[in-house]
Amino acid sequence: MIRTVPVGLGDRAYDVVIGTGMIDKAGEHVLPFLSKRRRCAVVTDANVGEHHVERLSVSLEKAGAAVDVIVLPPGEETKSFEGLAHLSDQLLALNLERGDMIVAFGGGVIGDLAGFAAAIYKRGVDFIQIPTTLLAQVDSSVGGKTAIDTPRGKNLIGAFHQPRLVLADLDVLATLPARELACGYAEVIKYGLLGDFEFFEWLEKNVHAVLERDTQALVRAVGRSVEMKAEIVAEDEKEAGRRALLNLGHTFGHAIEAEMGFGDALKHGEAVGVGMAQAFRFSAAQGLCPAQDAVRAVAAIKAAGLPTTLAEVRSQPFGADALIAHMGQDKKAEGGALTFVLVRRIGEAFVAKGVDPAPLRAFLLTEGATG
Ligand SMILES: NC(=O)c1ccc[n+]([C@@H]2O[C@H](COP(=O)([O-])OP(=O)(O)OC[C@H]3O[C@@H](n4cnc5c(N)ncnc54)[C@H](O)[C@@H]3O)[C@@H](O)[C@H]2O)c1
Ligand SMILES: O=C(O)C(=O)C[C@@H](O)[C@H](O)[C@H](O)COP(=O)(O)O
Ligand SMILES: [Zn+2]
Repeated sequence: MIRTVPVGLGDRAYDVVIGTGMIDKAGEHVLPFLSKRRRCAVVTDANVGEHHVERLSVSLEKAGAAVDVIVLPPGEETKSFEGLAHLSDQLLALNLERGDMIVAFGGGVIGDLAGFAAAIYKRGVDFIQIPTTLLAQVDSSVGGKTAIDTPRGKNLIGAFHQPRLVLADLDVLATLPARELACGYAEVIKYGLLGDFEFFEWLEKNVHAVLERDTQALVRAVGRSVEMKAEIVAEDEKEAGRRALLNLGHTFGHAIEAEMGFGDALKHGEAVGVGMAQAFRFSAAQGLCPAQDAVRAVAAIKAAGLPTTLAEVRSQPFGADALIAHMGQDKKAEGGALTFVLVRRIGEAFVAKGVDPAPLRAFLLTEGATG
């Protein structure tokens, strides 16, 4: 089974190829994008390396590519200035040239970091995404947002740099820990919540099939997610407007991640689970969305085993002002005012600019944050 979703970006257009058995066929897919000397650097992490990188290297080499593999430590800590310096140095040590290819083979951490390194290495080289987590297959490998975190916030240093190709092999999800699968599910249900009620209803019924890695369920979940993201990115590549909808739950979520210090204690998908629940509850509290939609959305997030409240993240309460200070660093902020993605109902999100911090602060106190 192979499904191809095009991302229509003119001279930077590319395909997202979703299927099974893709790693063994990667060479055939990647070859047309390599320059004459057919050289590529595969960037991966130790977990993905252990399970899958040998097969990828064999497939690329069979197709005639010269392959070097760079293995980085797993975890969000790698998506940092230190991680970027280390990766850049490794690429330079290989004497990778401008015409060579970087292959990001891993989850969102590897995709965001290797993509950013590709954007700035020798002022820009091409890269290909081969995402290995559900989260990366449905979200981070598509759309060209690349970045690193800093202690001041999430993805604050980065670039838009589109991949030349995305290859999503559903088979590699077999080795993904259950916690990571749930993280990916947060970004899957995000698409239903922000713009497709029918998909949301299907997910309500099929959450366990997706989490049990049923192939047919994964095909639909990944396919619909990528289709929605590709359509939005093609219309608004650099987030001048509608692309901000893909940030549902992220202004809340990124602030919580920053307070938690970007480590294993809270993963991005989990922060997005809490953040989307808060976006629904805040919208309901502001009279923008029916209360029963907030209850239903939160129940659907919870059904995947994701957290939906601050108390589930940390027993020590978060400070409301500290969270709001992080929100001020959000890339959607304009003229010092906060922008949020809020909801009118399940399946209809909108961008709310100039959100007043006073009701937001009051809301965070009702969520258990301290004053
Ligand atoms: N660029 C974007 O548009 C975008 C979108 C969403 C998220 N993100 C970013 O993505 C990151 C989160 O990505 P993630 O959730 O994929 O985390 P991740 O990259 O840290 O991967 C999660 C864990 O799973 C392991 N792993 C990956 N694939 C595996 C496999 N097939 N089998 C076994 N283990 C495997 C990794 O080693 C890691 O320990 C965050 O930094 C987030 O900000 C970016
Ligand atoms: O692709 C997008 O646009 C998104 O917002 C997708 C998000 O899931 C993702 O976490 C993204 O990295 C957040 O972007 P940021 O601009 O808020 O850092
Ligand atoms: Zn996200």
